[in-house]
Amino acid sequence: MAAGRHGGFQDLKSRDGDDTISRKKIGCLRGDYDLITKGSRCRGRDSLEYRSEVRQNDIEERDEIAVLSMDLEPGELSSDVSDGAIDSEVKILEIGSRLSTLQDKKRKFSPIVWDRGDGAAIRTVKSRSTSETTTPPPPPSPESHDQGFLDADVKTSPADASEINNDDYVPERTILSSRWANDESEISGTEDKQKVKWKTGSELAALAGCRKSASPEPGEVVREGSESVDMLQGCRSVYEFENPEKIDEGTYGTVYMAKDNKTGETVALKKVKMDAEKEGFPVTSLREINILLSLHHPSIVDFKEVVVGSEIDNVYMVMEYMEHDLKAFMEMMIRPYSQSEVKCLMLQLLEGIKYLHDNWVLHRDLKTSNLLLNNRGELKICDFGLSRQYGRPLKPYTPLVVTLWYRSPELLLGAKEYSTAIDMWSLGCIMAELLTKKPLFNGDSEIDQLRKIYKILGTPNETIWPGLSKLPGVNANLGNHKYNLLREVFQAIALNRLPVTIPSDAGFDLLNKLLTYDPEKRITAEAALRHEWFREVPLPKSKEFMPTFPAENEQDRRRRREMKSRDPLEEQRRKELQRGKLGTGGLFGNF
Ligand SMILES: Nc1ncnc2c1ncn2[C@@H]1O[C@H](COP(=O)(O)OP(=O)(O)OP(=O)(O)O)[C@@H](O)[C@H]1O
Repeated sequence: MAAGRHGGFQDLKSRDGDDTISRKKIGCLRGDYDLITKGSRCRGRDSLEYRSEVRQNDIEERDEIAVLSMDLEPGELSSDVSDGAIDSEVKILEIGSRLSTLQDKKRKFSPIVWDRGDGAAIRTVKSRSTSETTTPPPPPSPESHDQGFLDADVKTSPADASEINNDDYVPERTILSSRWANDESEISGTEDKQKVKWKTGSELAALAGCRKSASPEPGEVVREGSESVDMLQGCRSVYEFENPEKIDEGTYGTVYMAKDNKTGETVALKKVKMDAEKEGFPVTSLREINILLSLHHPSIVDFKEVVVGSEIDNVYMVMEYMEHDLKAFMEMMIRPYSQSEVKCLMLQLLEGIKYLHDNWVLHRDLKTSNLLLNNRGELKICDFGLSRQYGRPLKPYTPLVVTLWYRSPELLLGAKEYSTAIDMWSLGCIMAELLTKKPLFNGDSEIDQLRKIYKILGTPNETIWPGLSKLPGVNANLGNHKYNLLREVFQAIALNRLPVTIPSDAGFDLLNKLLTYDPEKRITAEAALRHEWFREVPLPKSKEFMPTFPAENEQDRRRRREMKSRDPLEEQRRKELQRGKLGTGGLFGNF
């Protein structure tokens, strides 16, 4: 092993959390990147520019304070509108085919392993390729459980799984066989053996001290036992990765970029943050690994493997490297995204969320810093630390999920039975932020958050949201706002001469459907993907024309990290996680 390489990770290990870790630049990589994308060396942050500006100087059109309905934007897909006649259906199909490569290779079944609780039906399908996607399984309805959730042709055990999808069958990457699978399937419930359940693994369930109760939530840990040592055996060493450079430090771990010696590929390494007070492997990380192992979609960050350092508690998740997160990217932009760019990003995001929801996974922490971007215009969802599988009927989970600004009203009001609609609300907040470059509801406490929502969307009542009056936090007097002022928010920004992209009527319609109070009526990812906004001009921009920036250098990253530590949103989040216990604190606990 090269001394320098080893030295780099020794530094990383001994001074974790310290900005002064070994920072051998990966100058050659970045240099190559600059040459490829910009035709010259990076000229630093102050001279950052859009690649699309270079490519399409003459047709650039980004001022959308007033959006002309027939305007086309640079890079918009199929911009052949000379006769004004646009075959939207064809165009949207084209877009779809670019977003996912369904057409290239269709997998018949979800990669997630389910069984019916009786061990009879097991399905294992997987592929590592991010260029493949899956056709998700039909949601398990009670009726379908009775007849067996899986179609007859997929009722197969691992032994005969090779009979289906021979090409794709790689059993070691399934939840069933994963060393990282845990035994916390809230879905399974012993009361209904027929119910579809997230396949429970065995190794971690056997760990000493692993809580057997239904729902370990963020902050809980799986205690170390001899099995946890076994579980790490066979993992590659982190020293096989060269030139570690710190990217960011989140709540659950520090993220580095490094070069995989074996493949030459630049990857991201997320070091699992062990809880100093409670010994053991954090459930959040376990859940993230378990879920990421099972998911394969172009809009979800590709998880590669787990590697270990020299000590038992140095565990790293290896993922594909993405140049930016959306939050940092938008901070570098002078103007908000244009409508066609927002459509391109929202389509990718919705595809990813549809895939998650179809596979019974709630993300529970969608926000701009958890959406990664690469310089090919691709968006990928990351950070599955708070995500979890869900089932029907719904079970109570903690409402202390989702970062405050992106948290839905039902969660803010203390609902413990919630579903995919919480992610859709976050998507509404994200869509508005893409158009304005500002968070839509930037509350500094749960009450303030609700107050801000009510002020802009109007105060909800039992008529528009049946069941509202039963929520624990509903008695708070937050004023009686009669009107939806979403459009006015955009107009006010424009009146203040600040850059803003005002969407068309269809765009506002989608926004309002994502920000619908009643979770039952809130639009689903599937319906949102069919929304007319994506079919009208300006059409979604194609990924290759999306704006790009060179990856930030270390200095810029450090500056951003320093700013980040003062971010009230992060502070709020940390406080909540410290409180961390189910049902304590929160708005509904404070009344
Ligand atoms: N695969 C990746 N490639 C590049 N950067 C990444 C990658 N994964 C994460 N990051 C960066 O690290 C940051 C933190 O990662 P992540 O959100 O997974 O960690 P976390 O500890 O769960 O954070 P949070 O405090 O947001 O919950 C991201 O916002 C992003 O900037």
